[in-house]
Amino acid sequence: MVRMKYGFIGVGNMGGAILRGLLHAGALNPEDVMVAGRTPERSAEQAQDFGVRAAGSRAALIASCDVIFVGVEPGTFPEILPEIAENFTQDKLLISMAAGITLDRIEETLGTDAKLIRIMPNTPAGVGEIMVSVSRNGNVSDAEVQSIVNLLSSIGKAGEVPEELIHAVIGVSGSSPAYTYMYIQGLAEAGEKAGMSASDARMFAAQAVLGAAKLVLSADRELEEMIDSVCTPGGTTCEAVNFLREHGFREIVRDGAAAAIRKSEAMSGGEKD
Ligand SMILES: NC(=O)C1=CN([C@@H]2O[C@H](COP(=O)(O)OP(=O)(O)OC[C@H]3O[C@@H](n4cnc5c(N)ncnc54)[C@H](OP(=O)(O)O)[C@@H]3O)[C@@H](O)[C@H]2O)C=CC1
Ligand SMILES: O=C(O)[C@@H]1CCC=N1
Repeated sequence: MVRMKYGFIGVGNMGGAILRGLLHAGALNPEDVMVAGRTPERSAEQAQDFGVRAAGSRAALIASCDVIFVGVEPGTFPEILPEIAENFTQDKLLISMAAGITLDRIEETLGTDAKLIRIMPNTPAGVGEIMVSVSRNGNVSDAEVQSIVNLLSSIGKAGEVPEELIHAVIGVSGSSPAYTYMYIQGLAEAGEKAGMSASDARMFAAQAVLGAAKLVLSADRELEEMIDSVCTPGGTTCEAVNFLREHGFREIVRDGAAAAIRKSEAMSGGEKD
């Protein structure tokens, strides 16, 4: 069987996390992976950082690879699409992770016969804990989409969703590591104020978030019931929970995520802004 070649254009915070995760998981062989940066010098640096091959140019990467991940900024992607189109053929698969760039928009340049997938990943990809959605256009077969879901499942959880749900995915998992860090910041600050070292406060807070998330994933229980399970009658937790409820903690998180969702819709040319 011929081994697939994988190309990465844009290995910054997101594309780099996916590449690092896939290499670390052994899901990709470094010899089968090429990167192309903004300049040949940047390609060489990035290739050295990841221990993969450098492409001479983005055009050379497209010509050599079967599956091409694009992880450049949403503002840059339309600028490089014409260059991608020059060497893109119907047997290749392009995977975009850009917020706000629709499959229709990519088809306008690559053609309606191009095989296209949009993913909405998150940066825990780098430590094997991605949550990523996968959406395809009409040219990608069930087997092809499944092979990408399987590949990404090697670094966490992946599932296919219709493209219109990408906005929701951004609010819930694509952007949410940032708001989770804010929550950890708050916990760590409380710990420091009560006498913990900064490093201990950070570790205790982060491990508590990790453990709680694992329990949510492993137990099919209502979240309200899980909240109650920590609130010992007459104990400490209900003081915090009552305070957070009175101050609209849950609603503020929901409305923050909704702001990301609205921005994603607006970037995609949706009606809401
Ligand atoms: N960050 C996140 O959590 C998430 C991001 N995304 C999406 O991922 C994409 C990248 O975002 P993010 O990683 O945050 O951004 P970064 O700025 O961290 O990374 C962008 C990368 O693209 C490279 N790049 C820019 N222009 C070119 C070019 N012309 N040719 C080749 N490489 C180029 C940059 O290279 P250089 O280092 O030389 O500047 C950099 O490595 C965006 O489309 C975003 O919507 C999706 C989900 C989550
Ligand atoms: O901020 C952004 O637009 C990207 C998409 C989701 C997370 N980061």
